[in-house]
Amino acid sequence: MHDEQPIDFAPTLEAITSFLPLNLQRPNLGIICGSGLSGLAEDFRQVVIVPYEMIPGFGHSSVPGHKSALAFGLLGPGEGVPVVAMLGRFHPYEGHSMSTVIFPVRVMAKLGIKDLIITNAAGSLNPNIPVGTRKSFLVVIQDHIALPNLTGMNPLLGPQISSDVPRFLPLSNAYSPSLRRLAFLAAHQLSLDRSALAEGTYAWVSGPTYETPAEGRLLRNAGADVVGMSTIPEVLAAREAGLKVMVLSLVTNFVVIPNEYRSLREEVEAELSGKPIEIPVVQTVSHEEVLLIGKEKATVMMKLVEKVVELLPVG
Ligand SMILES: O=P(O)(O)O[C@@H]1C[C@H](O)[C@@H](CO)O1
Ligand SMILES: Nc1nc2[nH]cnc2c(=O)[nH]1
Repeated sequence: MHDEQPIDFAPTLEAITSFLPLNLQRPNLGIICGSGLSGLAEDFRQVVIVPYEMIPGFGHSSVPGHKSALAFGLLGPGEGVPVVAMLGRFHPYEGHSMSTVIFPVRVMAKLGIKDLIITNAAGSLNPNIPVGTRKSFLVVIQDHIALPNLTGMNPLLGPQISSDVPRFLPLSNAYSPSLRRLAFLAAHQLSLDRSALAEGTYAWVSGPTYETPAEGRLLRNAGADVVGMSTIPEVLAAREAGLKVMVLSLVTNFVVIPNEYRSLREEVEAELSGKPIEIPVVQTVSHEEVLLIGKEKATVMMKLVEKVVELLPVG
């Protein structure tokens, strides 16, 4: 599961830079586009697309809604800030090893990024954080609960990639307060409704199954606001490399968390007594729904990210 050899980044960095003009070779900022969110790179200027298949060490993103390429370009006013975006990520549930999942973040760090904005599609566990079709749909992540990390599947298990990185990475301040502040400032400057942007805790699960109601309750009771199948490996790799991280979740669906199960015994007994009970329709989530909401709301996410870039301190 984890590479034992020291990682040789040189072939990857050489392959990538061979596609790029000089002014795009040292991006300041990385963006990871979650499910249905690759449109975040649409406003890049001087854009150069480098397909993952041309990059040694990169996998292929097999999930619908994830393209498989890096986009380089300039974003923001004036000359613009050089940025690199992952149009599609790798998830462990696709069969990628953890080292493949986090490799692109390590590469972006080697390319010189200082800040990383990670986006994802997530399910809401919190009744106060409604789905994207209503007012509030974006969540600035302030903390996480990573069940895989707590159960022996931490993405950083294995030999240290170099003696420069911490063996024991602290995560008490993993989500940059300065970047999170910028998200709220950006929302204000864009005149977004106050309820459009919430703050919350992301629960990472491996997927590919969505949660059972009992799992939803467990995560909610543990203090999570949203749940998803990505992001945390990238956060760990970014923090290991000393990057500042901001995570934005687009809430695409509710995780169904009934407090009570309907009693099938009562239903059967009512039926037998000739007074059938009305059976409620059980909601289910699908990736198509996730992509649909992503499509509808990607523009707002894009505008917010662009405004944050505009507000980033220079240098
Ligand atoms: O890559 P992200 O986290 O945006 O994608 C979410 C989680 C699963 O990959 C998928 C489930 O619908 O969407
Ligand atoms: N685990 C999980 N991931 C998601 N990604 C988008 N929605 C969901 C969800 O409800 N659960």
